[in-house]
Amino acid sequence: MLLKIINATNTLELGVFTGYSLLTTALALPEDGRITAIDIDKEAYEVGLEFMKKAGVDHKINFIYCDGMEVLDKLVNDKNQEFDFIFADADKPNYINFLERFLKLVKVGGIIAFDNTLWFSFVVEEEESVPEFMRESRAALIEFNKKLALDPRVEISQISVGDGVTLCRRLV
Ligand SMILES: C[S@@+](CC[C@H](N)C(=O)[O-])C[C@H]1O[C@@H](n2cnc3c(N)ncnc32)[C@H](O)[C@@H]1O
Repeated sequence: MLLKIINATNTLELGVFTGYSLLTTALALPEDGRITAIDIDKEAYEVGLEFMKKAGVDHKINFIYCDGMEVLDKLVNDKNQEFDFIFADADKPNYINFLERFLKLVKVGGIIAFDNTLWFSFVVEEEESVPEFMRESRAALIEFNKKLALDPRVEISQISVGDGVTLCRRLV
């Protein structure tokens, strides 16, 4: 719905896995819409690709099998891409680095959505009560959320469904 409201046609997704969010995005875009989809896991993408084909939306997807930062740096250097919408659902400690690239790639007025920003609500709990394997991402997300809240380049809205999605609208 959000993508339709903003008339998105060119989007980027970082963190695809088997493509649940990718399929949702592809279904929301118009026939000539494009998604640049990046993941380091090609096997998982290929599992989901069958469903993209069944849904008749695979022609909208340009899958790039590569590390996100590497692709983002190339896209920034190319200077010929401008996205209406970016969805980030990859490694949380890198969100802070992704943000800087995304702000060069999304158009002014465009939306960046960061998934899992409440990290199963662990961002508001004491570290001791958090499973060890989730602590690094918890700490990174706490820092990231603080940074975003103070960033004058974006207007943010915290969607508190699931384990949190932060919407950022690029202002400048
Ligand atoms: C939570 S899953 C994505 C789920 C997906 N958005 C969905 O709706 O099902 C995270 C994905 O990010 C990918 N990933 C993690 N770090 C990455 C990186 N640095 N560059 C590209 N992909 C990365 C993983 O391979 C994994 O498939």
